[in-house]
Amino acid sequence: MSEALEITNLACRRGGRMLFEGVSARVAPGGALLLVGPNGTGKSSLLRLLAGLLPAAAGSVAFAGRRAFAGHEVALKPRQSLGAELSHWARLDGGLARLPAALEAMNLAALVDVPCRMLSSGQKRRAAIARVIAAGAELWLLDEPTAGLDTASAGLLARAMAAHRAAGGLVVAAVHGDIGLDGAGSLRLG
Ligand SMILES: Nc1ncnc2c1ncn2[C@@H]1O[C@H](COP(=O)(O)OP(=O)(O)OP(=O)(O)O)[C@@H](O)[C@H]1O
Repeated sequence: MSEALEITNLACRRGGRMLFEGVSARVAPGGALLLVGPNGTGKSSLLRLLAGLLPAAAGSVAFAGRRAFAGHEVALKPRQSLGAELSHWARLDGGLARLPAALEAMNLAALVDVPCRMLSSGQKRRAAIARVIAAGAELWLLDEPTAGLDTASAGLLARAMAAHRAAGGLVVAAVHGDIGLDGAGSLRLG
């Protein structure tokens, strides 16, 4: 069972500008939080802060479990096959045993021998989600995870997030529309 995520009075400064201040939220185990707001208001920055990739200007983030982050950029070496790349990341993340199920969940099993440079943008996005699934972290931090996904793939993501939450996992996602996270809270920036 996971612990809750507690965000308290968080502030973020980037490029000398205060993006947001006084942001507080709580996400219980099995819960989800949508970060919404216009472009440039700091949704991606807040995700990076929750992932520990950016320092907070003020406030705190408390979460006892592990975190997995999928940002806009998908780190896949162009010449490597998809299977080799995802195995590399899964090994680093301690999730090699979970990788076959993660590939199935995002319908990637048939693409494992394809060099990453030949993957479409939607296939790369699915690969980034498969990496998150395989990592086995309690908290998923997803930046516009349906960007570039077709309807069927968005459905696979929704199913994966539902299964993760049913097992006590948490999801925080920056979004510009519905991504199929039933009962999620929302935090508006800007
Ligand atoms: N590395 C950086 N250095 C300085 N400023 C940055 C950096 N990255 C982003 N910013 C600025 O921080 C602000 C918030 O960006 P961020 O990507 O967090 O917004 P967002 O709400 O996710 O936007 P979008 O909806 O367009 O994805 C923007 O003004 C952006 O230019």
